[in-house]
Amino acid sequence: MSQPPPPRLFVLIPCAGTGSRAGAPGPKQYEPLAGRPLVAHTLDVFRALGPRLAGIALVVAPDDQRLAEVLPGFPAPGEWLLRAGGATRAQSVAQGLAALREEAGALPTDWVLVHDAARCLLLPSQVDALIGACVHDPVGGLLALPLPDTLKAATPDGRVAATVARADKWLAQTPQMFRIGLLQEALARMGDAVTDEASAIEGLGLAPRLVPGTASNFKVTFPDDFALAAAVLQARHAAADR
Ligand SMILES: Nc1ccn([C@@H]2O[C@H](COP(=O)(O)OP(=O)(O)OP(=O)(O)O)[C@@H](O)[C@H]2O)c(=O)n1
Ligand SMILES: C[C@](O)(CO)[C@H](O)COP(=O)(O)O
Repeated sequence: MSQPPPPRLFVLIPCAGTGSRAGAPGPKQYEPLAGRPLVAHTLDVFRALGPRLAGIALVVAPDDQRLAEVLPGFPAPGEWLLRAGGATRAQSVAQGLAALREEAGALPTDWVLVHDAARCLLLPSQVDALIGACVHDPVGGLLALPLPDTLKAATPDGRVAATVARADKWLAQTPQMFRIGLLQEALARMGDAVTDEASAIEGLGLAPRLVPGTASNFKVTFPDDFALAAAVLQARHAAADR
């Protein structure tokens, strides 16, 4: 009797946002950063992991023209451009997963690492840590950062209502790694109410594993974040050249 194939690892990068908080002339993922489009840095991280990954997919808006301009080499073999983006991140991921199954032949038992295009400072070693921690986990998990600062709850008029205990609080990052079939089921059930994959999985009554990340894996969200991200990339390149 033939064995089923071992689960594979796919990467799905939602890249269909408008970047409304970033104040850039166009979608933030295509803005230049340290000489290259932001999303090119994100893609580099996963390309560096080589054949450990079964494939890398970028989810863009159906009418996206910019990706082809800024990333002319994409998709290379083992990569997919999925024109499946939706009105929310959750829709882009759900529709991207359906397209990944259809176009790349991904199976429900395969793993997917969902990673924001806008988190361009992720390191391959952090992806390795996430995979190592989750590949034998019954649920899956995510990179996250234990809260480093004192946490305040606010009143509607902008005053402190309370100081909140922070020992059990983490900031969710990406990648977030789950079995494709489980994540599809979770997103179908939770719809647009969720802002990350882990929340959808939690909606099934499951508890994703928290894998410690670093503050450098921040999401480029606000105007100042471009300069900060560029400085980190330049410092890394300078250290690599030494
Ligand atoms: N409809 C959407 C919304 C977001 N994203 C992607 O999800 C990631 C994280 O989302 P966020 O930082 O919120 O990006 P935007 O939605 O583009 O930003 P904003 O909320 O400021 O408009 C980004 O890589 C973004 O491109 C997506 O694929 N589809
Ligand atoms: C998925 C995420 O990066 C986890 O922190 C984040 O929730 C996505 O950004 P958004 O602003 O919530 O869309």
